[in-house]
Amino acid sequence: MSSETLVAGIDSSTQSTKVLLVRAEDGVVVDEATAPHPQGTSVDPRAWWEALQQAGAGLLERASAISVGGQQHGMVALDASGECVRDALLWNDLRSAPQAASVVDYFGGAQATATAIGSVPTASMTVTKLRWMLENEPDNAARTAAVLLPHDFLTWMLAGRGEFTTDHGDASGTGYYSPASRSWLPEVAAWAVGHDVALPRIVAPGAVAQRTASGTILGAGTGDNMAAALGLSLQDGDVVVSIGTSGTAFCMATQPSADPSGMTSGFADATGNYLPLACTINASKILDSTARLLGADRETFADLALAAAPGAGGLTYLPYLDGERTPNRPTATGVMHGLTSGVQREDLARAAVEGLLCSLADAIDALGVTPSRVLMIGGGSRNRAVQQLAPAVFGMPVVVPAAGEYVALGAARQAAWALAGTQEPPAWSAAESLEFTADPTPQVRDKYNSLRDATEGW
Ligand SMILES: Nc1ncnc2c1ncn2[C@@H]1O[C@H](COP(=O)(O)OP(=O)(O)O)[C@@H](O)[C@H]1O
Ligand SMILES: O=C(CO)[C@@H](O)[C@H](O)COP(=O)(O)O
Repeated sequence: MSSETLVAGIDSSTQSTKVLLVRAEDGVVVDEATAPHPQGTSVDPRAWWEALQQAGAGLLERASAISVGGQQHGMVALDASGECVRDALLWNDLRSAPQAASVVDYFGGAQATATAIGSVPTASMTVTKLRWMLENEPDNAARTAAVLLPHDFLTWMLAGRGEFTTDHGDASGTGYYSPASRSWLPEVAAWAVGHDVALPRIVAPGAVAQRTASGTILGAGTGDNMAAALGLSLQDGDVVVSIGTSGTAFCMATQPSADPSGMTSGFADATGNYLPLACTINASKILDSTARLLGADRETFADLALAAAPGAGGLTYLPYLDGERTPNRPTATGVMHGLTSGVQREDLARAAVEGLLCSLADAIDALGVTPSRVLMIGGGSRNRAVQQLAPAVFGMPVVVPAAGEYVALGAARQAAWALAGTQEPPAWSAAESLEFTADPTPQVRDKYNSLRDATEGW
């Protein structure tokens, strides 16, 4: 492979499309672009294709191979002619919470569900959305001939509406895939949507999925968290915390998991291993919305949070703003406790950062592993207050890799892998990183945990 060989990695996430053009040999980024997505939890998939064309213009043509990492779980329902039956319902659309309970009944309880599909579904998973459509929009369900995930849809479009393909990682977030047997459960998809539907062919890790009209190789693509794991060259003992639209904590595992509590999802990864993951619905929006209330820009908000003492003047913020998934409280709203006349705006900023970090500490704990390293990525990890307070709340040092698009980088690494045709992904050097340490503040988590437990069932 010559040093000029370039590959492209795409992150089609909730808020935007990011495209990286990367040297296949060593993973050095040579060019990048981004384009925004529409807001909301129900989105026309063609908007993602338009954003990809906009961000990819001038980049994708220079790539010898392309892979797409995408937001997980979104329901892309196509009719027999390949047109979208309705807008895609995204991972953070919680209208299908009642149908999540029906899925557990279908399998005969939480343990049986986790054993069958690796997870006890919340409203995020695709299967619950299909069932919601059957119960609420039967005509759309009847017209649905194929169901794709967001990244499958984009791979299919890049292939000139070619074959439907996916990978094990993203398939494992549908609720009609078995991580233990590494295969679809088509009867579950049929139960959910009311009839048999076409599901994409699952491409082996690192294999070529399809080609574009001009012959460019398309890798299988994967879910955004699986792509981030590839982009970070995740090692045994690493726990990744991502603060984007979603908050996630995940680690690598060699065996599938099946957590009957529903706190973690037993996903597959993009390399043939597994990726147990806990995901929160409310992450960077906790910072953005509090900064907006304070009339502060991001830098000022970080200064305010860092100027307050641990414990935020007695203010504890449970940040389940728009419903929550970990823990499963789909109708929850945020709760502020300990408000006195002495609370300052600095305390409010601090409480928001501590609340975000406590919810992520719960996600780390749910994995049930003792991390040897915590790596923090995603847009929210660029906030100085988050960087400095995370080791205090997590009670351990936190490594922040140099600012970068690790989902898109992981997708690029998968593309380079498909291009090379090797057994293993190419070995790219790890990014430069900064380590943050701080005195632990367990009292902050204690107060948060009390508020979380006291508000269960609200
Ligand atoms: N310096 C920063 N400080 C705080 N938040 C930031 C900063 N830069 C970006 N963000 C936040 O990151 C979020 C986007 O993160 P990203 O990981 O790209 O999300 P997604 O992949 O879900 O689209 C935005 O909501 C924005 O608020
Ligand atoms: O639902 C999950 C993971 O199970 C989310 O992590 C989505 O995959 C969306 O990711 P971002 O857009 O926040 O990166």
